[in-house]
Amino acid sequence: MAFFFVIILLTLASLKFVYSIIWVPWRIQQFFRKQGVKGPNYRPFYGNTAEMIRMTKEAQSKSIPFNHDIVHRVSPDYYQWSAKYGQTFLCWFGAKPRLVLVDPDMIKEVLLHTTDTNDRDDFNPLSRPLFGQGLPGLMGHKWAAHRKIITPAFSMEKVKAWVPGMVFSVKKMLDNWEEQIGERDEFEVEVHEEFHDLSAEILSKTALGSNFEEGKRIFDVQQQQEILTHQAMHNVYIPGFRFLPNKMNILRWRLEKETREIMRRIIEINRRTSENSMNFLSMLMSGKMNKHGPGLEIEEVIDECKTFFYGGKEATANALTWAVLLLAQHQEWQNKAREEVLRVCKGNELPSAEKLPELKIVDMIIKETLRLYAPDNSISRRTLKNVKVGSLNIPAETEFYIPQAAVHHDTKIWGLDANQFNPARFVEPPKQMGAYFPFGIGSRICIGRNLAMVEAKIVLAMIIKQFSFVVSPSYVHAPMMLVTVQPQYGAQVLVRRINY
Ligand code: HEM
Repeated sequence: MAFFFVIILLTLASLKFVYSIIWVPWRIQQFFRKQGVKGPNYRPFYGNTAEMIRMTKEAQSKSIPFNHDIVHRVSPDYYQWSAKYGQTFLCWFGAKPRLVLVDPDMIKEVLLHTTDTNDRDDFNPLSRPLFGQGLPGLMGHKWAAHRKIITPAFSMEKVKAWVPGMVFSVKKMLDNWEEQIGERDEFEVEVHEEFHDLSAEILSKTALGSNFEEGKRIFDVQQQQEILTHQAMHNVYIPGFRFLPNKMNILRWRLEKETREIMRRIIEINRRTSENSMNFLSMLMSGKMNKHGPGLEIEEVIDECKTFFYGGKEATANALTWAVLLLAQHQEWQNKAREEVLRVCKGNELPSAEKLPELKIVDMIIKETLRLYAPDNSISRRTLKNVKVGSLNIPAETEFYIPQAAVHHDTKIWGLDANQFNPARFVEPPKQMGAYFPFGIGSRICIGRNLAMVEAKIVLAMIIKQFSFVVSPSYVHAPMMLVTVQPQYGAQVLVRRINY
């Protein structure tokens, strides 16, 4: 009798497996094909992940000439499949259908309906330690409640109050460059690493009101978590896998425990020392800006801080890295920007919150950098119900995958010079909403965008005023997607002091 029962159970489990791993994906594939959407064939269980990993490895195996035609390197799967199947196509991440969209109108439609017909896709549980359960990983009511509480902390008014602290940190970095250059004419700076340290210091100050040393260990730990997260994001997650005590998971648990302990200590110090402070942590803890109910629990504050540490540092530091490389390559724009900075900040004057709106050329340079090298590279959503986007019917539980790099480099949108660095295209704001979105669009738009733009302007303005720079002969162009778009072999520039 028991044997018979086991046989029935096994048969039912096999049928369920065949149904969800073979029948449902096959039906969905047919459904899209009938609507004219093609793509690589679904392969049971892993979908097309093996091909994606192979293409990424291949792309990253060789450097490229220093131009900005980078889609084939940072989004190799999009590059190869769109050439074969058309710009809108369907591929498979495990048994999950992934509809790739690059049409600006469709993108706008999807992103403006976030939280209504679609939402962010669930993170692979193995990547949660990096993003925590902060805003990017939250959904529904919980996300809305957190977003409401946190949004005022990033208002332009609050960010402006952090400007003197930012200026102080940049000055410290530049004094160090001065010291290193000594009597020499020029010296080589690896700006990628410099800007990661600088952004980390700025975030430590603005977020925690603490000095860099206190927060430094968190950034070191997050750097290790970034590599583990990248591996996790490119592989299909097997349910329950995160509980297996294998080498990687043990490392994940240890790093997670360490981050939370450091954060708890920092929160405790902050609570004792800066009760009335304007720093981000104090604002979250006191619930000062929260008129909508109780503030966040301590574990929730830790999760949000982890997100800000990682998201805030990573994207801004990478954007600054590409901006400096682009200006090192394009001396005419470096000179134009310098003329502007000298006009706005005369003599020894340092940038202030009031002066920032006058830095229009610097602003255009940052926007063009974020077009060519959008740090996030892609935005994902998951349909919550059956929806229609453009002329396509899309079933619930489909992933929308929006490759920013592909849209930002599309010659149909930006013209034949789409791969050229030309900040002048941002004299006027872009007219087409779904064509330019380095910070996203709609309700999930980047909460830290004011901070990022202000920080980037201050850093660039201060560097340009004090130093001129060219690309170092040791620089190798190899933009790579590792959670964000970054230079695979660092970003070396030769820096010269300007004597006025
Ligand atoms: C140049 C710098 C930055 C870029 C390009 C950038 C880009 C983005 C993008 C594309 C999104 C996703 C939007 C979506 O899914 O639709 C996002 C979300 C987010 N960003 Fe940023 N970001 C930057 C800097 C920052 C900074 C400085 C912080 C905080 C200190 C931050 C915190 C966040 C958070 C918390 C979210 C999630 C928002 C939510 O889901 O409600 N980012 N960012």
